[in-house]
Amino acid sequence: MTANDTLFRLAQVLEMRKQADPDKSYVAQLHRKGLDHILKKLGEEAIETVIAGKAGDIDPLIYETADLWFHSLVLLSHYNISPDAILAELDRRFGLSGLDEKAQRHSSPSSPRD
Ligand SMILES: N=c1c2ncn([C@@H]3O[C@H](COP(=O)(O)OP(=O)(O)OP(=O)(O)O)[C@@H](O)[C@H]3O)c2ncn1[C@@H]1O[C@H](COP(=O)(O)O)[C@@H](O)[C@H]1O
Repeated sequence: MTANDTLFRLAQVLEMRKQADPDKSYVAQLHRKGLDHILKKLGEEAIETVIAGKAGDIDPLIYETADLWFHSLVLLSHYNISPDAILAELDRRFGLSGLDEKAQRHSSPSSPRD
């Protein structure tokens, strides 16, 4: 199974969980608690990933990054954004150096990354 397959399978489950019983689904609980709670969890997972990255322990870093990706997908799902949109944006950037992209951004009108 490719990374794309996994993301899409998970995104399909997340979509279905929007209608699920919060007593039986963690994802449904997140949606019931609302956007601010989803954002809080995402922030926590980002911090835990940073801590694992600093410690340099590989297994915790993998575990926390999975939590971070998962909660990112829940946020995208909240806004009905498919992982397709993110993968398309990464594909668009593929082969474009971050330094070249930054130089283009500073010589053109405002962009989302300003
Ligand atoms: N990939 C995940 C996944 N990764 C992490 N988590 C949950 O995310 C939470 C992470 O929060 P924390 O680390 O803060 O743990 P916690 O202390 O228990 O959480 P809080 O009490 O602070 O809310 C845990 O409850 C994990 O179980 C996930 N929950 C669900 N999934 C996927 O989503 C699907 C749907 O899940 P349900 O909606 O629960 O059926 C599952 O089949 C999985 O494929």
